[in-house]
Amino acid sequence: MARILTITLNPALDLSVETAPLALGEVNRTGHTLMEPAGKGINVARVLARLGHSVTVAGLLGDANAAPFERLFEAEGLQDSFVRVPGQNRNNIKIAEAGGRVTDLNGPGFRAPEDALQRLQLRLKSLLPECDAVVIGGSLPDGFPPSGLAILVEQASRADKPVWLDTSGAGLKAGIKAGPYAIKPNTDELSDWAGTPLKDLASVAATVDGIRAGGVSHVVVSMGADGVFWSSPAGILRSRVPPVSLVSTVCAGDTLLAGMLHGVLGEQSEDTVLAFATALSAECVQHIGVGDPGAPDFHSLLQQTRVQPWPWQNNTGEIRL
Ligand SMILES: Nc1ncnc2c1ncn2[C@@H]1O[C@H](COP(=O)(O)OP(=O)(O)O)[C@@H](O)[C@H]1O
Ligand SMILES: O=P(O)(O)OC[C@H]1O[C@](O)(COP(=O)(O)O)[C@@H](O)[C@@H]1O
Repeated sequence: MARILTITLNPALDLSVETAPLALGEVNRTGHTLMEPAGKGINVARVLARLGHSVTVAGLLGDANAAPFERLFEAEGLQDSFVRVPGQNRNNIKIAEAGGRVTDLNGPGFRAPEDALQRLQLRLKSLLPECDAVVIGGSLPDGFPPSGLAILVEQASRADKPVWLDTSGAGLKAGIKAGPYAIKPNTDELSDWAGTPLKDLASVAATVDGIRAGGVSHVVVSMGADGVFWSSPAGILRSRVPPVSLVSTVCAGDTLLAGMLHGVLGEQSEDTVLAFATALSAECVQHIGVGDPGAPDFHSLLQQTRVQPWPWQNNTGEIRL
């Protein structure tokens, strides 16, 4: 069991809605709906706790609607070390239509106060000695500059803690420059970072090479139904997901990151790490919410998950990209 600190700078209440294909501009009747406290670091924390780790959640939490978050932390055994700030945590709406299309409506949330970074740095000073790894996940609230994120990455790295970063846009640009240990962009986020659409694995690989040359040890690219591309000091692996009945892809990236961190900290073989994390993320898309390692079909999903070195050479010597 490891001690992990996750940081969420812009938490959200996710309202997930399952519905038949939407008729825009009409009255639609929904199926199952669920409102849950979320945000990338919090979701990762939930999965890691279910995997048996001791997890502290930190970041910025709006004080006007903190109660549902506090109840979740209590229920899931997460140590609450969030810095309280004035204002409301945002509401994010996730519409999962039958057929698998998911539409995210992510709100802006509170405005970070001017002393937010300073208060976080102080909080990290006491939390960092007590953890084995740090996850920083999600977007930045208004008023919190990308340079502030870079400062947090540097603070944790200076304390010799591996930082796993999952963010997007300007935050990802600044964060990568600060030299985290690992990043987990999806293909769109990586394309945005590269400034060009990455349409095949060869261009993903070339972009990832550039990032790793800049000092990031692990780059995990999540590619939706196309699986995962993982470049690390041990080489490059690519996984393929098992067949699943798709409900919602929300939280799949967070579940994947948690699974990867679990395996890497456990010093399992690279194949085992990637198969486990991929299968757990595939489990996640079968329902609303984070992936469940205790799901009855998890073992079967794991058995059907494929991991290969990339590029892959078949027994006739033919190279497949
Ligand atoms: N349609 C799908 N079928 C099976 N697995 C999926 C599907 N979509 C996503 N996954 C799994 O979840 C992982 C993360 O999903 P992805 O959409 O790439 O990330 P993010 O949620 O960060 O955008 C994928 O790499 C894959 O392993
Ligand atoms: O901070 P961002 O980038 O707006 O993302 C927040 C959203 O991402 C989620 O953490 C889900 O992320 P993933 O689908 O990438 O796993 C939601 O719970 C949350 O609403």
